[in-house]
Amino acid sequence: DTAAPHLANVTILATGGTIAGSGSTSTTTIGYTAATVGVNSLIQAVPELNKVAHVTGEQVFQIASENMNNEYWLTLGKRVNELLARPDVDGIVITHGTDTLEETAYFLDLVVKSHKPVVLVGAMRPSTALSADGPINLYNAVLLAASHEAVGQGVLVAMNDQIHAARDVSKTNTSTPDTFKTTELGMLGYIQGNHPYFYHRAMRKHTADTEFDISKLQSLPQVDIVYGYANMGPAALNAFVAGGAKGIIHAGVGDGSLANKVKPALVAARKQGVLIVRASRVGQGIVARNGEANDDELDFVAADTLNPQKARILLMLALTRTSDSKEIQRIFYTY
Ligand SMILES: NC(=O)CC[C@H](N)C(=O)O
Repeated sequence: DTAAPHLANVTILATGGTIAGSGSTSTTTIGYTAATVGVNSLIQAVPELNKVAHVTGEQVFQIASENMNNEYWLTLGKRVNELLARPDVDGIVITHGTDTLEETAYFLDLVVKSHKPVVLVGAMRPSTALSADGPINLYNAVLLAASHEAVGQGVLVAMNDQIHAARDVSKTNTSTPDTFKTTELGMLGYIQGNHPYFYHRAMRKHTADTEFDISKLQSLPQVDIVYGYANMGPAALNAFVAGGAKGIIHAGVGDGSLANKVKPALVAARKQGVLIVRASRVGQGIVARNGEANDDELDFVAADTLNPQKARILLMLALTRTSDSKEIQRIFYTY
């Protein structure tokens, strides 16, 4: 470790993904194996990290992020909180597969109890590829996690020289390196010339202001997503309810409309105690309370601008605190 003593202490928590992936040739950018390279190799591949922080690595797990689940989230969230409570940890970087990176980022945004920077980073090209994006993304992420500019900004995603807020970013392309976008609400800033630049700030509550506490949780309530489409029927919804769902995210068409063939099953599920959140499959825009459906009458909740996969996370955490739909609606307008 050749870093100067005044540098920030950043812990890199590695979880797998393409950033830790390897392919058979330098032009292999699909059909490679994710989650093969360990955290120490990731760090050694970027000696420039030592110029911006004292870096420590920890392999929390090693998975392709399509296998992310609630248990991994609880493990990761608890570890982040433990580390950030220590005076000798100034910031955390989490290397992660890109498929569910936005979900893990939002989960942590809701459960991390600290102002210290937490930055998620991944790559779209495996470590063995020509112009692999992992090393520069990791460098930028560590730079950001070590910066005073990132303090109090909530959980951040650093990809492709851009800084995004966990709540609003999503993966928008299956394969290109510029896949992470905050399409309409806007990213927070850039990383350029070894410096983070912020232009916006996340407005909803997050991190140190959170009301959620996972420190004693071993599991999260089951919440599933039903996808809206023409000719939709109640079969998937009914199967999730029969399978034990405590909440359902209805990823409806448009601004959260409910099809005549599905609505009675949603009403029946609600009567059984299942929480129903109306979200949208569209990807941008508001699903408003009492807009396309009378939520007051149906006792449903509107997802506001959260996409279905993030609405699922907020509903799981909300259900750890209350089963009152009005209180859950307040939560959906707060985070
Ligand atoms: N670019 C990626 O990281 C995708 C690899 C893998 N599917 C994952 O999400 O972990």
